[in-house]
Amino acid sequence: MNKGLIIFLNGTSSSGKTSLTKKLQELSGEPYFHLSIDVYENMAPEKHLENNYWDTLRKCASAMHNSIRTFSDAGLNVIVDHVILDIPEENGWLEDCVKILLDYPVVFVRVNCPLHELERRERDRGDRDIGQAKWQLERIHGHGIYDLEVNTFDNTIQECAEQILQFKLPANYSNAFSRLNEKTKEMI
Ligand SMILES: Nc1ncnc2c1ncn2[C@@H]1O[C@H](COP(=O)(O)OP(=O)(O)OP(=O)(O)O)[C@@H](O)[C@H]1O
Repeated sequence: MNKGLIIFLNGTSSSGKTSLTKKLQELSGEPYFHLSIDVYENMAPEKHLENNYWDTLRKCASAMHNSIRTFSDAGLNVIVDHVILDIPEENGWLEDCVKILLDYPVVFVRVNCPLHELERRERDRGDRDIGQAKWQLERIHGHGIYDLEVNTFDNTIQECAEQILQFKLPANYSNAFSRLNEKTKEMI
């Protein structure tokens, strides 16, 4: 069975990942399953999150990373909606994804949006902590290795989704995750 394609979105809160996911699902002729860190986090009992937030979230993230592979192995395409930050609490998350999904067809997408627009969206939504997007933006794309970048301010969600759907992975899976894997090996 062919592995399902994995569109892996990484971006701050309010960058447009969920909107992009819905548009990708609408435009693509193929079904895509949505795996979001928010959904995995919300599977945990509130009490657990309140008492032991990072330990619980790390376990949720680990389960999510393994699920991505499970979906792909079942021949199901996946859109991953994630916020992987360069902070001690999330240490190893990106490496974990790279290790688990190294030989999988992953398109790693950097979802960009300028700070002023993130802050505007954050204010308009009213259901996000003010300042969260700025804090994340300063800690998110440091490694700089992606297959593709989209900008949800310069382009419409429709245009961003089309850019992703038009992207073709090299046949040998020589993708951002394989480059990240090489980088990790060099650092050992
Ligand atoms: N291109 C856009 N132009 C204007 N508003 C947008 C655009 N994309 C998203 N938004 C708005 O910004 C808000 C956040 O979008 P969305 O939920 O897609 O972001 P997200 O990255 O999934 O955020 P979170 O990680 O916090 O769930 C929503 O209110 C959405 O309508």
